[in-house]
Formats: sequence, C-alpha cells, structure tokens
Amino acid sequence: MIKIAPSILSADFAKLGQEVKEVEAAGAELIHIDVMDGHFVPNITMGPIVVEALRPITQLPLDVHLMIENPDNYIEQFAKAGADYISVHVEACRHLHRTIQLIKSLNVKAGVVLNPHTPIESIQHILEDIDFVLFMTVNPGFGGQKFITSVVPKIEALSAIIKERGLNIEIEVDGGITAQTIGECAKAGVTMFVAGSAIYNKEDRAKALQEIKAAGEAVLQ
Ligand SMILES: O=C(CO)[C@@H](O)[C@H](O)COP(=O)(O)O
Ligand SMILES: [Fe+2]
Repeated sequence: MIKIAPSILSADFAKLGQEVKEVEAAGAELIHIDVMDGHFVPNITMGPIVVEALRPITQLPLDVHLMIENPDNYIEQFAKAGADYISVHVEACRHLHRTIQLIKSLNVKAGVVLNPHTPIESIQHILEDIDFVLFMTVNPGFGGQKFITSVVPKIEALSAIIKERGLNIEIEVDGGITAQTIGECAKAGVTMFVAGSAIYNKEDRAKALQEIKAAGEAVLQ
C-alpha cells in the first residue's frame, strides 16, 4: 500500500485551498503540513491557523510535521485546528514519552521523526507507544533538496525490528521523494511518502503524483 502525502511547502501559498483540492482530486492520501519555527530549523513557515483554514476544505487526513522547539506548547492547538497526524522530532523533545502521550490523549496519531543522522536506537524504547516513524531523507528546513540514500539501511533496520516485535507502526519518509527514489523506500518498508517539489513544481500535478505512486507500487509487485 502506497500513500502519497503532498507537502504544501512547495505549493502556491496565494491559492493554498485550491492547491490542496488539486492534489486531493489527483489521488493523494494525506496532506503534509510542514511547521517550522526558525529555531529548530533555519526557516519559518505556518502554524495552527493554516491547519484550521484547510480542515474544512479537504476530506484528507492532515499530517502535521512539527519542526519546532518545545512542541508540547503547541500540540493541543494543532489538534484542535484539525490535525489527524502529528509528528515531533526526537531531537526537539526533552521528554519524548510525555509528548507522545499528549498527542495520543488528543486522539491524534502520534509519530516521531528522525533526522538523517539520528540513529534508530534513539526510539527503540518508545516503539510500543507510537503510531508511525517519519524518516527524514533530507536535512529538515526546505523543500527541493536531494534524497540522502544512506538513510535507507536505517529504514530497513527499523522494518526488521517492527516485524520481529510484531508492532503496528507505519513508516513515513520525507525529503527528495520522486519516481526515482520512491522504489528503494517502498522496498525498505515505507508506506507513507511525502513529496513536495516533485508534485507541486510540476505543470501537471496529477500526472506527477500518479507517476510517483506507480513507481512505488511497481517495486512491490
Ligand atoms: O519536512 C520537509 C522539509 O523539511 C518536507 O516535508 C519537504 O517539504 C519535502 O519537500 P521535497 O523534498 O519533497 O521537495
Ligand atoms: Fe515534512
């Protein structure tokens, strides 16, 4: 099962609602929303008011990727705004277990994000408590960067652990996903694929999305 989550970071912000509806009609499974605070990452993007504005205009689950310091201070606001998935960076959480419990107490799917250099050992004691793991395949902060291939063995290692421990955890990947890079991730066990520039920077977004999805499905046949 391949789920595509277009990242609106690469969309045209002057017509965001239309941009979301376009990828929904094109067959997207989730809408990925990148929240950046200018501290955890060197960029500033959007907050809960954008999630709230998009909630009524799409049926798709809203996948909120928090690239912020002190995420606990904002999780409730994002949940109330309509987030269906919230992921927090391991590197930004001092009390990760508490943060995950907070997300789950708000009936939102809870995920942890690992930067390209962060080892999977950092989450091995929280695996029973989370719904998904998001592997960054670029350094967080910007769209349109090159896929970092050395993350793939890390994904394979986590997939093996999930299988061995019989856990119910989905794996998401974010950064540089294209029709060329999706295959190795799908093979490694990823089911949720964020794609920003590879969809929104194309003239025909529907075609781009379907080509990425087909390339992922092809390796699973
Ligand atoms: O979280 C991030 C970047 O920090 C992403 O969600 C990007 O928006 C992905 O963009 P592409 O690499 O697909 O262009
Ligand atoms: Fe993201």
